[in-house]
Amino acid sequence: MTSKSAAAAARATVHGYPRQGQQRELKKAIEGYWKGRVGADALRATAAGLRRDNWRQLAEAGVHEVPTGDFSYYDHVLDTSVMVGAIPARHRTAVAADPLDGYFAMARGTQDVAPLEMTKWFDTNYHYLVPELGPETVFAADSAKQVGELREALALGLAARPVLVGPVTYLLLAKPAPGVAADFDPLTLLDRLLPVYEEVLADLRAAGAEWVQLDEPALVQDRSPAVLNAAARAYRDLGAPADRPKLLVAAYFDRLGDALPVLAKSPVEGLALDFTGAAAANLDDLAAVGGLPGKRLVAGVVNGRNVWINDFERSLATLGTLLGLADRVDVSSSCSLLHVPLDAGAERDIDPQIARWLAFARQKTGEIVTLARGLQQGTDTIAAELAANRADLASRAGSALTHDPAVRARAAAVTDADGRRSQPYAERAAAQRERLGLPLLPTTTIGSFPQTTELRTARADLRAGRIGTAAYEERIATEIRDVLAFQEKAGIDVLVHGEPERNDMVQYFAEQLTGYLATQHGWVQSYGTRYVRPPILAGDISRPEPMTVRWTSYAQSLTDRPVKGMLTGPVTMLAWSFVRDDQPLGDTARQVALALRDEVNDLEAAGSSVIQVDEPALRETLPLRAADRAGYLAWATEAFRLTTGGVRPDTQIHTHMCYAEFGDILQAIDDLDADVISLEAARSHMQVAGELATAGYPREVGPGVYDIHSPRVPSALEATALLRKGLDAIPAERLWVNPDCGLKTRGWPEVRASLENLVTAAREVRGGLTAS
Ligand SMILES: Nc1nc2c(c(=O)[nH]1)N[C@@H](CNc1ccc(C(=O)N[C@@H](CCC(=O)N[C@@H](CCC(=O)N[C@@H](CCC(=O)O)C(=O)O)C(=O)O)C(=O)O)cc1)CN2
Ligand code: MET
Ligand SMILES: [Zn+2]
Repeated sequence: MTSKSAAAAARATVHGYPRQGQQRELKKAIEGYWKGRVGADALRATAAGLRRDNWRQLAEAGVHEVPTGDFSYYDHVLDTSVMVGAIPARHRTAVAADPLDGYFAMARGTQDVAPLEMTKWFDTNYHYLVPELGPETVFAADSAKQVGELREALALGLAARPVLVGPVTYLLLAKPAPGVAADFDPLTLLDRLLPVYEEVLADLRAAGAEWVQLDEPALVQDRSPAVLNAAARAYRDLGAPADRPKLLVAAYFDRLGDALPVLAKSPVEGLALDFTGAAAANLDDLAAVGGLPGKRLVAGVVNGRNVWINDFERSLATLGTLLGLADRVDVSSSCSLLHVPLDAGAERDIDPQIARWLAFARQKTGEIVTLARGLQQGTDTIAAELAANRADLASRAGSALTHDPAVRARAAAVTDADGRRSQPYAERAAAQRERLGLPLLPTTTIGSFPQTTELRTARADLRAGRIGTAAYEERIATEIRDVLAFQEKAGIDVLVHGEPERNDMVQYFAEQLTGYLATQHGWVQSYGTRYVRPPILAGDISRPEPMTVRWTSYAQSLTDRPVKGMLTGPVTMLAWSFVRDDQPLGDTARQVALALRDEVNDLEAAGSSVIQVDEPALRETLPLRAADRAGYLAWATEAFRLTTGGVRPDTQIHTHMCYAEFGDILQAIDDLDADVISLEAARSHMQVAGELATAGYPREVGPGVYDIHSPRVPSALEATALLRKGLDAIPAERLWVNPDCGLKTRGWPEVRASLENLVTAAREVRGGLTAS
């Protein structure tokens, strides 16, 4: 350790904390408010109680400076839009009438007004609401939420640091408002936005903030010199006012790269950097720019994206090096702990030995405090923690769970041929046409039908022992019969069983695979009040027995039409789980792919002629830095082909993706070699169909004609118009008719009406084709 004074100052903090509460109290209160069962004051009281509990928990664990303003009723980017007054014109009346209801209207829309668009927060499974900006946007500061939450924490006697989305990231995440030219660049609004940030910062200073954190994760992506110049200007200007809080600029999820010297040279007082995974390159980069003399460095050495215990020795080595590179070094998570569940201690079903390898938000906080203490007072003061950490890491490395010789031998024996269908597409297509006998423009759905309260309650009753397995299975069988009867009556061509038995499209499979851990309480926010329990890829993956054959065969036994087998693909299984950090992702993907390959082959053997392997996460998992993309796409497409490569030529493989920025992965989509792909397209008016056609995509495509993210029922006329647009790009022999995505979050009345209209549209357009 080179600098005693820096070491003496080491403090523990986190960038943000899960918002929902141990029992998802926030979800229940907000959904209750929407249904009119919970009043606004009761909702506010629940929220304030959750914030207070979080801060107390952090302080009791030994965190010296707690974050504030990271709480949200829905999303922190939407909160930022409110903070800077970027309320879309269509929502202004609602916001003026009642700020809380107006806020939820922006998030969810109302009968008459569309919500903001939602998209993924970088490469996470968290979704934010996209700011809508234009040349006419007038910003105005509204610091009430930030100031209010800061005051709450200060009133508890805590040192608190407000956390805001930084101005550059805010603009880079925005899109042109409806009616504004598509080439409008929101970053041109920077000069108008900065004074608003200055005002908020001044308000926070007046309310008692010593430091304010500005999050700029968008700067870890490849950025042009123009963007880097904008960032330099932003932090030069924000640094200018005399009476402002000290500024801590945080960047995470990857290395800062070219943006590091820009921020290092800016007049801000501190940087918070990620030193985990690929972002560990920040360490050398920091040394190369001569460190951060005179600045505070908040070192994100505890990974905020995974659930594994920290390697204390490695972190202490990193921290030791950093001490020589900055004026003061504090210890933190790499990013907000929003992306991990709250407390591993709440899990009762995980083997106690394995539970020792796990750290959720609460445990990570403890690790940060321990590391800060070791840094500040010397490693001998944490000798017991270090010894326990070493033992737990050794137990993980040497465990039979993480090293299954049979799985490893099989993965090592994979050949190129395993990932190739036995015939080229053209020959397969002919064989499939012959076997399936489908009409032109065949209709289908993406898999799930409504996950009703009754279904979820039945599952909760089963878990709690209120009903037995037989009663639960009868409930599922009844649902499958109803779903099939509806589809037959509606005239759909390729049917699905509706996925009623699945709690989630990833967790359901994880629960049945060896080496995968499921959690009982490990909820993580996906968007708004929707949460997932990402399972944990803990060990080598194998499939003890078939996972879907029973319900799929049951469904097929009820009808003469083809029932699509329905699986979640290997890339999505990884993307929506917590992954191993002790082997390359591609190795884990291959193990999952081999387990799924057996399932695909078993479905085929049981009579499935159509099998869908969903890969909605293929695009979102694309690495943030372009240089890392080819490597990712190579293992990702290999895993998909390994999953699907073992079937007969006349078995039709479908895949599905729900997000719309396919531009960068068109080649990868082609490389999957799936026979049919369904895509989200309704809101973008079939734009993807055109992109695929232009790229020369040779196989069958189902661009969605029904936007399932809205309760609106599309009319047959609307669906017909979209289909005709699809036909402009894709020839009729290769065009399918389907919704954008699964129907699990929708209600039955809308689903019935919408699918009936979809079939009407397909028949209408088919009629026109055969007549001409
Ligand atoms: N993993 C994953 N990521 C994804 C998606 C996805 O489907 N899965 N889709 C995209 C959009 N994200 C979504 C994420 C969550 C939900 C969602 O509906 N989540 C549910 C929970 C789903 C679930 O796990 N359900 C379980 C447990 C349900 C539950 O909470 N049960 C209650 C009791 C029953 C009740 O009152 O509902 C309890 O146990 O206390 C089940 O069905 O068994 C929720 O927040 O409410 C939808 C879309 C992108 N990322
Ligand atoms: C998020 S993609 C969803 C695909 C899945 N088969 C479903 O319909 O729910
Ligand atoms: Zn989807």
